Amino acid sequence: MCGIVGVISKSPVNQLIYDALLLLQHRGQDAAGIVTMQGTKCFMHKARGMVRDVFRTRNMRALPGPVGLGQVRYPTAGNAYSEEEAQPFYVNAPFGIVLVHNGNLTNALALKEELFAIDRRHINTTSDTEVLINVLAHELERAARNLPLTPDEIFKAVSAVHKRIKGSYAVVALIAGHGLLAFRDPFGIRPLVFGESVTADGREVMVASESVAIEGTGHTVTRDVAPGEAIFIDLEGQVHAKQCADAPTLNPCMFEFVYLARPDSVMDGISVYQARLNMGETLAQRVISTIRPNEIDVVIPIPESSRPSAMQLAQKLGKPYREGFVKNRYVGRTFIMPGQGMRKKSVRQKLNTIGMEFKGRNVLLVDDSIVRGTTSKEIVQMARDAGARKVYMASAAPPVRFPNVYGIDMPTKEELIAHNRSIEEIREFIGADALIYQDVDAMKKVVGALNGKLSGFEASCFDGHYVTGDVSSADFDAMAAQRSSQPEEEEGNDRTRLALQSANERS
Ligand SMILES: O=P(O)(O)OC[C@H]1O[C@H](OP(=O)(O)OP(=O)(O)O)[C@H](O)[C@@H]1O
Ligand SMILES: NC(=O)CC[C@H](N)C(=O)O
Ligand SMILES: [Mg+2]
Repeated sequence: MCGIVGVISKSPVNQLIYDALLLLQHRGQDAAGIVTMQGTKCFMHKARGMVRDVFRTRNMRALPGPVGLGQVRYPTAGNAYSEEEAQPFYVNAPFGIVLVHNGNLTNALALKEELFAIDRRHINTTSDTEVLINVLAHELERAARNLPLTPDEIFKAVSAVHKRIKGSYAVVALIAGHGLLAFRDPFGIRPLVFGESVTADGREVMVASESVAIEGTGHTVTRDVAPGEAIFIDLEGQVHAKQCADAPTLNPCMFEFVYLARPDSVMDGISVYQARLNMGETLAQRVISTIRPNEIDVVIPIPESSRPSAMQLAQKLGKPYREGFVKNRYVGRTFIMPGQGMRKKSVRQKLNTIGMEFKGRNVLLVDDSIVRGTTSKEIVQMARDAGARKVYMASAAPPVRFPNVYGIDMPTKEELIAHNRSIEEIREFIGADALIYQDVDAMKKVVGALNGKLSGFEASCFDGHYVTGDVSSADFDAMAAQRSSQPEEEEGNDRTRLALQSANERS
């Protein structure tokens, strides 16, 4: 999951896109980029780092124009440390296209060869997004008959793109001199929503990964982009929409509701906050059937994402909900960091205990998920060091046992703590006195109840079912090999250190 945004306005959009990217920062911390367009000329700035570090005043001044898009990257394909693979991507023909992408193509390697051999296009990085923009460019070239390009021709190109690319994708693209194109994969895995506002200068339309970016920048949400649908916003702010897939179904990524999205976002009609409350409620049933209530003194969340679930769980159990860990707000999210070394170090940098909440107590720690076990192992030990008598651990999501190929960076099953381990073995590994997990079906039921129109969820990392139905074992192996071949970043380059350093500089 990366964060993407695009906007068409009548006044300069550089600051607006910057603000939207800040609201989407939780979706990607590794690189950020903005492109604006004035007339038919595009201006780009992208680099590794968080939004505040990447864009200085001089960079912002060099981004003029009333149209633009931006991205915050959480690498799930290609090289996590390469500046070249930061987004947006640009191709100069046809017309000039700039593109940002959230998701992961499962056939990127095969497409890369096909693009070279048949379409005569060269891909210069290992990024799946570079493949995507070239497929779109090729199909747009084939569909374009007239000048100016018509929405119908654009939609025809998107239909052809749907037939060639596999996996998950929410895309925003700028077509120079024409407008803004946005589309979503036919399974509706990755989120995409649009909204608008009327300014003194006229109408402004924004497309983004999450509703929080639309609302937080003063717009009103119109609706989600439907799975397989494309919307084209012309330079006047007129929205044209068309279903471009043959048999679209809506299967949003369950991990968005568990962890990725901000709780104040609404995705595909489901409030992320309510989904987390519901997960806490069903988790409470599991806790009650495992641990006797009088053996729990207090419920403590592991900040940040588990808070709503932990709160609801505590209420259901009738136990006090207390803050036992304080989060250093200048350390980013550890799970979306690209290397295990960095993740491990960051848990201790990020969280510290408040001793009085632990001393002599039986504590129930609640996290939203346990993926590699990096956080829980450290946290359980920290709770013991702070004087807890018994440390129980509960996860608002079920065990993560299968790799994800749709935009969450867990490409190999071997890295997952629950892979090939029983609950008892995991409990032993993290060092807890008891370990309680959410149930997969219960989770789907209580989150699904919030929107009766869903076809289902993309929940492959929990249930091993891959909704697109077309990922071969060779595809799995190729994606895993590609990601595993990425070296860990050198200590001296550590992004956490850079983030802390720049926070210190600012204060
Ligand atoms: O088992 P693991 O591999 O450690 O992954 C799971 C943990 O990582 C995430 O926290 P993160 O620090 O990324 O973000 P948060 O502050 O939003 O909770 C998630 O909320 C869990 O705490
Ligand atoms: N998390 C994402 O959406 C990543 C997009 C793209 N696959 C990349 O790695 O840059
Ligand atoms: Mg967490």
